[in-house]
Amino acid sequence: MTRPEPLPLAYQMRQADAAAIAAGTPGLTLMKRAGHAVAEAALRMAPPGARVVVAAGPGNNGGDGFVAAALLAGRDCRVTLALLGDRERLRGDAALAAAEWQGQAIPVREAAFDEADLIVDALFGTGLQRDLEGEARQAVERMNASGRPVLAVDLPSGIDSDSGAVRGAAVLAQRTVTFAARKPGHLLLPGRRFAGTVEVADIGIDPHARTSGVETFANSPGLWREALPRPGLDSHKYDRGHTLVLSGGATRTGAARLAARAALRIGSGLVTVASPPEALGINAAQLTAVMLRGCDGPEGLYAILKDERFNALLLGPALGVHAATRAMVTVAIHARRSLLLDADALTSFEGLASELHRVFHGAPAVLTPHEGEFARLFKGHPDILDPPSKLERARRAAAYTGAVVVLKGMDTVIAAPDGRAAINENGTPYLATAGSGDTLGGIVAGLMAQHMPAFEAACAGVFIHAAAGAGFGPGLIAEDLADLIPGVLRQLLS
Ligand SMILES: NC(=O)C1=CN([C@@H]2O[C@H](COP(=O)(O)OP(=O)(O)OC[C@H]3O[C@@H](n4cnc5c(N)ncnc54)[C@H](OP(=O)(O)O)[C@@H]3O)[C@@H](O)[C@H]2O)[C@@H](O)CC1
Ligand SMILES: [K+]
Repeated sequence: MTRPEPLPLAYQMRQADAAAIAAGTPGLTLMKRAGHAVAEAALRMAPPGARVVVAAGPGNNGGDGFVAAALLAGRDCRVTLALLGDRERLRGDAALAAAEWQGQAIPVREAAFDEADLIVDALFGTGLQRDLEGEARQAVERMNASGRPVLAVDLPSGIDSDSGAVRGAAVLAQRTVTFAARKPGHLLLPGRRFAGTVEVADIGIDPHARTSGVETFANSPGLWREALPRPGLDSHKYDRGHTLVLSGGATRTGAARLAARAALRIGSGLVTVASPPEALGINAAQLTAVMLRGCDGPEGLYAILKDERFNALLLGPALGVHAATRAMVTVAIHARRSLLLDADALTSFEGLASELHRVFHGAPAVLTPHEGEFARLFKGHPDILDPPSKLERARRAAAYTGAVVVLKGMDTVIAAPDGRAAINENGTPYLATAGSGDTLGGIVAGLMAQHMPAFEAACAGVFIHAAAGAGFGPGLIAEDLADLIPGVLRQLLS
C-alpha cells in the first residue's frame, strides 16, 4: 500500500531537522548527506571533467553547496565556488562545511555562468525570507540568462517553499534535489515549473515523524485509495447511492448531462437529472441510463428531496446566476445531503460569502471554484483572497465555509475545513475545455453518493478526472471524459 506523501511547510521542515539532530544525528552530518546527494545528481547531469559553477548563499543551502563543491572537485570536475556574501560571515554548519572547501571562493558577481557545463544553485532554500534584490537577484538573473543547465539545491533560489511563488526572481532549473520530502513549492505553480524534475534524497530525516500543525499532501492515490468505494457481492443499486444533478433551462442542459454521466460512470448506483419543466423534452431526448425528473425552482427541489434516497446533490452548472439559484442552494443545504456546488451556484453568491459562513457543518459539502469564481465568491474577504499562496487561500475558504474547497487550475488545491490539504499534479492543459468542470463535479458527487468522505472524494475525483484527461491527450472534449473513467478506475482498484 502506498502511503500518503506529506509536503512539509518550511517551519515543519525545521522541526523535523531539529528532531533528527536531537535524536543524535549532528546537523553537519545531515548537511554532508544533502551535499552528497547533490553531487551525485550533478555527476549524472555533467560530462566527465565538466566545468561546474556552484553558487552558494549565506545560509545552510549554501553549506550544502560547499559540500557538493568539494565532492565534485574530488571527482575530476573543474569547480568554481561563487559565494554570495562574505565567507567570514558564514555561521554554524555552513561555516563548518565551508571550512572543508580547500579552494577559493570568488564573489558571485564574478562567476562566469555562461562558461559552465553545469550550474549548481545553492543560494537559498527553505530559509528564503523576502524578495530577492540587489546582488542576489542579479546572480539569479545572470544564471538564467546563461542558458546553461542548472541543478537546484532543495528549491530553485527565489521560489517560496510554502507557496511556490517567485520572490522577485527565481532560478529556472532543469533538476532539483530536495531532502526528506518534497515541499508544497515544488508542486504549486509557478514553483513547479522552475524546479524541473524533482528528486528526493533521503538524508535521515523522517518526514512522517514531524511535528505540529496542518497537514499538506501530494494528491496521490496513497491518500485516498483505501476509501474508494468498492461494491460488495450483495450490493444493491441503492447501496451505491442516488445522485441528483440539477439542469439549467432549455438552452443550457448539456452541463447537467455531462455531470450526470460522470456520476454514473464513477459508480453512483442511480443518477437523476432534475430538469426545469421547459427543458424536460430536450433532456429526455438525450438521456438513457440517467433518469429524469421535472423540478420547478426551489419549491420543486424541496419536494423532490422529500425522497431520502437522493443522497448526493450537484448544483451549479448552467443553473444561471440569480436569486433562484441561491434559493435552491439554501434548500439543498437544509436538506443535509452530500452536496457539490460549482459554477453558477457559487457565482450567485458573488460578494455574499457571509451567507455561506459555516453553513456546511451539517453534511459533507464540496465547493469547486476556479480562480475567477473564487475571487467573485469571496469578494470583500481580503483575509481569504489576499494570501499569495493558493494553498493558504483554499485552506482559509474551507475553514470559513465548513466545506471542502477545490480551488481548480493546473495545480488544483483541495482543502478541508479541518486543515488537511492536497495539491494535485497530474493535470493536463487539455482539461481546459468546455464542460470539463461539470464532469469533475459529477465524479465527486458520484463518489460522495457512494459514501466516500468529502475530502477523500474531492481528492480522488480531481485525480481521476485529470488521469482520464491525460490518458486521452490532444483533441479531448468533455464528452470523452466520463467514458475514460472506467480505465482509470480499473487501475486504481486492481
Ligand atoms: N532543514 C533541514 O532539514 C536541512 C536543511 N538543509 C539545507 O538548509 C537549507 C535551509 O537553510 P537555512 O535555514 O539556513 O536557509 P537558507 O535557505 O540557506 O537561507 C537563509 C539565508 O539566506 C538569507 N536570506 C533569506 N532570504 C534572503 C533574500 N531574499 N535575500 C538575501 N538573503 C536572504 C538569510 O539571511 P537573513 O534573512 O538572516 O538576513 C540567511 O542567511 C535547506 O534549504 C537545505 O538546503 C540541509 O543542509 C540539511 C538538512
Ligand atoms: K537553491
